[in-house]
Amino acid sequence: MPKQELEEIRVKITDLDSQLLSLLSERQGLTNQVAETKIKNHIPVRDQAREEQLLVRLIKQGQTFGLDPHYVTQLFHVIIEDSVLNQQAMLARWANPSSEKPLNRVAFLGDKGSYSYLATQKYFSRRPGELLEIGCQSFAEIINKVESGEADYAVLPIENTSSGSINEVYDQLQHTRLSIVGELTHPIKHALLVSEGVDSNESGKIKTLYAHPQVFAQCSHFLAELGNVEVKPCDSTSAAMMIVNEMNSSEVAAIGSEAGGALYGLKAIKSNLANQKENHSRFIVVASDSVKVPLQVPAKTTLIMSTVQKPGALVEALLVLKENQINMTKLESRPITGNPWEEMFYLDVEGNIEDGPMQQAMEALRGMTRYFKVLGCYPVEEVSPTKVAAVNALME
Ligand SMILES: C=C(O[C@@H]1C=C(C(=O)O)C=C[C@H]1O)C(=O)O
Repeated sequence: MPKQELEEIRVKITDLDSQLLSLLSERQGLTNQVAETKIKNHIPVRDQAREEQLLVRLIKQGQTFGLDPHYVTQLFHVIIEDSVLNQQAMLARWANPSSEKPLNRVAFLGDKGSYSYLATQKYFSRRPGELLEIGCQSFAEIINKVESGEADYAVLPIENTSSGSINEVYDQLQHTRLSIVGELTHPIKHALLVSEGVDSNESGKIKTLYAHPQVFAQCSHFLAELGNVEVKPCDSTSAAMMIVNEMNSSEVAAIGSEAGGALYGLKAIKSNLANQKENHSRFIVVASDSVKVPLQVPAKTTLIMSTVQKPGALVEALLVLKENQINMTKLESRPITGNPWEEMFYLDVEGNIEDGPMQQAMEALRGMTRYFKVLGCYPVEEVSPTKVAAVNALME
């Protein structure tokens, strides 16, 4: 009898969940209509004042239903993020009609299950067309696939919140004629993965650990605690997973994502292995042709330059950004191959290359540097959640 009672309530929950999904889909349809009006009337996609009003009203209304303000806020942050990203994707399509193809051939590092694979899936899920995944063994191979026309896009990890910039990718960008057309951040959640048949308590038996070198760097504290385990670097996290799957032994393990490991029949026996709790990687998407970013969408531009050799040359270049009120979100330097002690600077700035201040800044920089190139202008893919100042007051 209690089982039947439970079943009856669950039937009602299932029904409500379906209604929630149908309402969310209806909301998505309306926000897509909003995007069409914004295209026609040149209105920015993001309207944080509207978001704040909406959140305040929902929090208050939620309270009358006995729902916690934080719960309501979190739910609607996810809903709004999806809505903004979908609208941005619609605007991007409208601005770049020729880039829409029935098939997107995408080169990335590793195979099914690698973090690059998961990021690729995420980025293209909002874009029309089928996805053809082309797994590669090195960054050079990935770039080459697009340069040779075998792939339309490449997805490359560029920096990680724990281990910093990925120098090899920066160095590849110095020599390519490809453009950055997009970016995304993806959470990196490292887990200790073993074969399905291995007992979860057998972690003490592990003698060899396989992973990508970047993963070892991000989990150095965990590795130090492990003690006498041999670490073997692999070309990718998926390569590590494949080895552990094939060996099927309690003496080997891989580090990678739980979702990726599941594709190889591996299970996670320990999670959150990264030194930093907030472990995210930023990926860039590159293609042969640059994209146009509509002015209604927040844009980022990546510039690459080498300055003349005189004291203060870099400072002067950065002052150009200040004078034009352009915010720099990243500055990276890499040696120039063949020119010892000379540096190539990579700058990420907030702004659209079609905007007046950006045009002025670029013209000035072109005139004062030895080498200057725009690597790409692309939509910012991060939607920072709108803070509701009144949320605490509403809780009182
Ligand atoms: C849907 C709109 O676009 C964006 C998304 C919102 C939403 O999903 O509710 C609200 C404001 C905008 O940042 C809108 O402007 O109304």
